[in-house]
Parts: sequence; C-alpha cells; structure tokens
Amino acid sequence: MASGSLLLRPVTFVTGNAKKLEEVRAILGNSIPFQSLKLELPELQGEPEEISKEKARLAAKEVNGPVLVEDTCLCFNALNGLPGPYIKWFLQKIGHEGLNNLLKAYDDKSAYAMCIFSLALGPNEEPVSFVGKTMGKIVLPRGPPDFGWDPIFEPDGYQLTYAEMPKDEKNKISHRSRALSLVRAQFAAANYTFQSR
Ligand SMILES: O=P(O)(O)OP(=O)(O)OP(=O)(O)OC[C@H]1O[C@@H](n2cnc3c(O)ncnc32)[C@H](O)[C@@H]1O
Ligand SMILES: [Mg+2]
Repeated sequence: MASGSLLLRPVTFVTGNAKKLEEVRAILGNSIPFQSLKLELPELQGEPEEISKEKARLAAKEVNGPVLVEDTCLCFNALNGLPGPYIKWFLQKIGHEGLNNLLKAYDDKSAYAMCIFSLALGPNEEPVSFVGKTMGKIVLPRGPPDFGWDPIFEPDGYQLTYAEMPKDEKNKISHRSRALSLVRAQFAAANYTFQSR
C-alpha cells in the first residue's frame, strides 16, 4: 500500500433507482471503481444533508464496507426550497401538472435541482457529503417522461428541459454531475487504494 493511502474494498453505490444508477455510471465511467446494490433505504425527514448522511450510515451497516449514496431534491424558490427532499412523494401523488399548479400563485417559477452524495468508508465512519446544484425553472412538461421530474425542469441557459436534452448534455451540467465532480476530487485527494475484487 502506498504511504498515506487507505486500502478499501470497492465502494458500493446503494440506490433503489435504476435511472440514477444509469447516470452515475455514465458520469463516472472508470474514474472511481464501484459496484452497485439495489436497496430501498428508509429516509429520515429533515434537512437534505442529514437525510443523505443518514442514508449512508444505514447503507454502510447493510454493506459492512464503503458506500456511496445520494439524495436528490427539487427545490422551488417561491416555496423556500420545498418540495426539496420530499419531491419523490409530491411527484408520485400530484405529478408534473400538480407540481406546476403549486407555483400558479407565484410569479417566481425558479427552482434548483440538488444532489447530495454521501460517502461512508465503513459502518463506524462518519459520512462526508458532496453537494451539486443546477439552477433552472419549472415549466409545463416537455420531452419523454423517462426519469422523474426531468420533463418539468428547464436548466438556466437552455430552452430544453432535462428530458428534452440528449443524455450526455444533461450529464455535463446536471446537479448529479456537479456533485460527482466533488466526489471524484475527494477520491483523488485522499488517494484511496482499492483491493481487487
Ligand atoms: O433509492 P434512492 O437512491 O433514494 O432513490 P429514490 O428514487 O428514492 O430517489 P430520492 O429519494 O433521491 O428521491 C428523488 C426523487 O427525484 C427523482 N429524481 C432523482 N434524480 C432525478 C433527476 O436527475 N431527474 C429527474 N428526477 C430525478 C427520483 O425519481 C425521485 O422521485
Ligand atoms: Mg429515496
């Protein structure tokens, strides 16, 4: 082992969401060796970063090794950041139309997508978080409804919603790719060494 480096089992990215996994794979390529585990973890209520960290603690206990998790928020500025971490349930219950209706009473349609990754090196290690944000606005749905709220989020500087953009274009500017740049920087700085599987 090189001096100053930490020998780890490969990191397990834990998520119940196949679309997230697809994007994480596309964004990371071979830059960080990881495997994945499909697991729906219980989620706390509270501030986004704490929710993400708690997911990492639970995941690290399940896996008994290094884990990466993420929690995604869609935050409306007119609603002081809500639905935020509760977007999954809002989307499920009221859909794209209902989310648009929430903003009918306000001129301000601006919103941001936020991804908080948390890395825990093991079940007894405190997780570290990495936040990525992309600013934009909420619009009537346009584009294929393949992934969550992609059809109603139009990032600033584009006339396309996330759903209308080619995947690699979304992955260049997305909340997820911004957070993963920080994760990658952490891995580079920490100089972790991975055991071969
Ligand atoms: O198992 P986990 O990783 O928690 O997966 P999840 O689907 O439960 O995901 P979250 O708890 O982070 O809830 C975020 C919600 O936002 C959706 N979502 C996440 N990332 C998105 C993206 O980039 N574009 C559109 N929708 C997204 C996702 O489908 C959920 O409905
Ligand atoms: Mg979830």
